[in-house]
This record gives sequence, C-alpha cells and structure tokens, in this order.
Amino acid sequence: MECLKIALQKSGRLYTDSIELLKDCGIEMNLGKQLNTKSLNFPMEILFLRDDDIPKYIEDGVADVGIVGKNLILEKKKNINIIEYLGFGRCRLSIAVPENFHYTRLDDLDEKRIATSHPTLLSAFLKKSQIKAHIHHISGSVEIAPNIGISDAVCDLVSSGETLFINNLKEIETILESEAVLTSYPHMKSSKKSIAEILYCRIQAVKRARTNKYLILNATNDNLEEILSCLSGSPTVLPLNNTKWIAVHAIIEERYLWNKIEKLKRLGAKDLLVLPIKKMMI
Ligand SMILES: Nc1ncnc2c1ncn2[C@@H]1O[C@H](COP(=O)(O)OP(=O)(O)OP(=O)(O)O)[C@@H](O)[C@H]1O
Ligand SMILES: O=P(O)(O)OC[C@H]1O[C@H](OP(=O)(O)OP(=O)(O)O)[C@H](O)[C@@H]1O
Ligand SMILES: [Mg+2]
Repeated sequence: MECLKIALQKSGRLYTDSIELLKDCGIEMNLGKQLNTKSLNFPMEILFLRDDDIPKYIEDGVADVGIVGKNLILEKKKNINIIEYLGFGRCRLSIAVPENFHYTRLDDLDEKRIATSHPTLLSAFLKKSQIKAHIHHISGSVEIAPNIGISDAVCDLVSSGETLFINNLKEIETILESEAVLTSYPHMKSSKKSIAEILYCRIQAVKRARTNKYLILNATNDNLEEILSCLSGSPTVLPLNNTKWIAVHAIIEERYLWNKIEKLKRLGAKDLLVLPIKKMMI
C-alpha cells in the first residue's frame, strides 16, 4: 500500500510541536529511539532527521512532505513547495553586536567579521545593503563567537532574545521572519498526492481550530442587529422558548476575542461562554 513519507526534526525546537500537530490530525505512532516509524492508523512513514537535511530530502523526493523552518528552505535555496504556515517555531534571523559596539547604521558593519549559521541569507542581505563584511560560517552556538574573539557580530535566530542578552549582545537588524512550514516534493506521484491532500485538509482543520473559539451568548431583540454585526461569519440565532431572550452561537477568532467580548457586553449580551474547538472543517 502507498505510504506518504514525512520528514520531521529528530530533536530540537520543532520536534514537540510537529509531533503534537500530527497527533491532533489523528495520526498515531509509536515514538522511541528508532529514526523511522510507521503510523499505526494512517498511510504514513515518519522520518526523524536533522533539520538542515530536510529541505534537500524534500527536493530529492526522499521524503514527500516535511516540517521545517522557512528560514532553512530559503537558506538552502531549495525550490520546494510551501503548503502551510504552521504557527509554531516563530523566530527571526537577526544581526546582533556586542553591547559595547557603537552601532548607528548598517555601514558600521563594513569590513567586520560576522559569525552565522545562515551564510546564504546573510550574504544576500549584505549584498543588497552594499556592505562588505566577512562571513564566518558556524553551525551552532553562534552567539559565543564575539566573546571568544572570532567575530565582531553575529547573525542568528532569535525568539525571546534571552540568548543574545546572556551573551551581552544587542539586536540591530532583522533579516527575515520565520516559522515552521509544511513543505512538499513538487513532483509527487498522484497516489501519494491523494494521501497528502488528506493530510493538508486535516492540518488546516487543526490550524483553524487552534485560532478560533466557539462563542455562545444570550441577548434580547433590543440590540440583536448590532450584536450580530459584531460577529463575523453566519452566527446561529436560536429563540429561547417563551422568553424574550435569544441564544447566539458564533465562531470567533481568538486574537479578537477579548475586544469583541467587551463590546458584546456593552451591547447587552449576557451569559457568555467561550469554548475550545477541537477541529474545524469548512
Ligand atoms: N529560539 C527559537 N524559537 C523558535 N523557533 C526557533 C528558535 N530557534 C530556532 N527555531 C526554529 O526551529 C528550527 C530548528 O531549530 P534548532 O535550534 O532546533 O535547530 P538545530 O539545532 O539546527 O537542530 P538539528 O539538530 O535538527 O540540526 C530553526 O531552523 C528555526 O526555524
Ligand atoms: O532568543 P532565544 O529565545 O534565546 O532563542 C535563540 C536561540 O535559539 C536557537 O538555538 P537553540 O536554543 O535551539 O539551540 P541550538 O544552538 O542547539 O540550535 C538559536 O540558534 C538561538 O541560539
Ligand atoms: Mg540544524
């Protein structure tokens, strides 16, 4: 039977969220020390790899789909499809200098040595900005470089900024914003494509569920129109037997939740309930 091969990071920043995403998609697997395993209930084989290798494996069709940072796809200059942005592994690729570096503008980096794990992206940025700096490629612990005298600046991934802070570095320029993406081999055969399509639908259903909430409220007819116009989509309106009250059910995007709830309360909405959504298919 045909089986979709998915490449995931073996360990590191993307591992837990990638496994969680597959589980939320109903894909069960046994996790252990093995570097590849078959799902117990879905035609899928999971390959656990170093994240640096994933774009090449996808480009070559060794794996059909994969989860990797967008930063790595661009860094490795791979011409592979980005199917979905996954909402985790959010970070930025930034240039940072020691706290005592007197930085005012990009020209201050001229002729400086910059250590980075992303030489392609850094080099393109420097070229575009017409800065002639020396790139020193290292694959990890980049933030140590200025402290051990091998560079004047660094260009590495940042999310909380804690690593920069504890290494006495300050962020000066952001080159790229990144997050984990689902990527795919562009020439997948049709039997694999049909499995991949099922996976994409499931992922979209999980993503929608993660970013939306189910809202229930009670209201009277007085402000019903304003209440409904405050809710997007097509809310369900249910008269409550023998009362002037009406129940309204709606889907609400989490990022607008609190502002909308406050507005709805001002409009007279009562008994508001916000519930998580498990899956959302449209
Ligand atoms: N601090 C961070 N916060 C959020 N996401 C990050 C962070 N650092 C990196 N990422 C994202 O996670 C990906 C993997 O980062 P990680 O640091 O685990 O890589 P690695 O050490 O090179 O792992 P590997 O052993 O697989 O080569 C990065 O390419 C990036 O997309
Ligand atoms: O801004 P922060 O939240 O401090 O995150 C930034 C750090 O995270 C990544 O490394 P990671 O911790 O994944 O370890 P690694 O060097 O082994 O890849 C990245 O390379 C930075 O060093
Ligand atoms: Mg890596």
